[in-house]
Amino acid sequence: MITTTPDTTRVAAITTGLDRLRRSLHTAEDGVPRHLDEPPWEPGFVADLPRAGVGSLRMAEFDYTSAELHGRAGLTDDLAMAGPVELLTARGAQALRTICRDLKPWAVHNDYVVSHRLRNVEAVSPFVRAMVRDPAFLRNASRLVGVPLIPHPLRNAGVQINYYAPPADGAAPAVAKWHLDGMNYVFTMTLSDHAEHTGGDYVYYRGHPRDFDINREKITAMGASHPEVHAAPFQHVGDTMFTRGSRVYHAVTPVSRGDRITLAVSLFCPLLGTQDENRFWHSAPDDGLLRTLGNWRRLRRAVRRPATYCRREGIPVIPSAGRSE
Ligand SMILES: O=C(O)CCC(=O)C(=O)O
Ligand SMILES: [Fe+2]
Repeated sequence: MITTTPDTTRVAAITTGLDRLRRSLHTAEDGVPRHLDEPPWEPGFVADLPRAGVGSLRMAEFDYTSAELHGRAGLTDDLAMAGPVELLTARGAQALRTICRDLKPWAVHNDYVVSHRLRNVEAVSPFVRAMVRDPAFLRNASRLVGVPLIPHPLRNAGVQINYYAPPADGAAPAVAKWHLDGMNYVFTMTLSDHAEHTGGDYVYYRGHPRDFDINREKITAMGASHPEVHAAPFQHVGDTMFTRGSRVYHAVTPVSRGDRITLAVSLFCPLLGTQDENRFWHSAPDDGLLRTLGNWRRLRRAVRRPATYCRREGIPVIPSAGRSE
């Protein structure tokens, strides 16, 4: 029997199958003004990565076997989660928070995965575009994971702002439903102090997605009281968690007080491009069929010719990655 909990951490899981096709039959709007007033990016906003002491979980702790891991000979790629860590200085994180707050009026409501969010942030924020191309920012992200990482060719899903607030009267609360991302390398930067909101926890299932799928009903019903569901330790503005989003089921619980904003930055490993787990039908419900077709072509091209992609996009030479431990 499934026991439900009286707490407020219950979140549904995303739908699949034909529902994705139905949700894809729209044209996404593109209404953000191109030149909002924002402070310029400064290279000095990149924080120093700690040499040691960053919490981490390996894929084996999520019951993955070595045969299932990403990577290739000479390039181990088995980090499941890490953090919290600061990728930006306090000044950098405050500047980013202001920018993301100012962009809120252009966020779109969609109950597919994340209820309220703005996609393709690189297209509307020169600050964010410069941040994800900053050589030191990319070097730190790469060192944390242990593989070289660059901006993701799927621009719509690459950098997104997620907004969580208590529901307006009668509306469903803003959440992230239980899901796997299309992206392998996701850095979730919180732009709110935890004390500013109640609820809004990033929760994840510490186990294999196969087991999540078998026990989906029980896990979604129990929420945070399920023994394998844990909350990521976000506390302060700027705290960042790495998650192998495509392999770790996660969700965000409803906010009942205050508000929470996160910036989700997904990166791409040009050496392991063929292992990218994005699927056409994962992003079509958010972006519409037409836009997804174009995005998809660009992703396939970048997988085939990563050096050409970097040159064309002005992405700095791939930083070398030695894992920091
Ligand atoms: O906002 C968060 O904390 C996580 C959102 C998320 O899972 C996503 O953007 O895919
Ligand atoms: Fe996600």
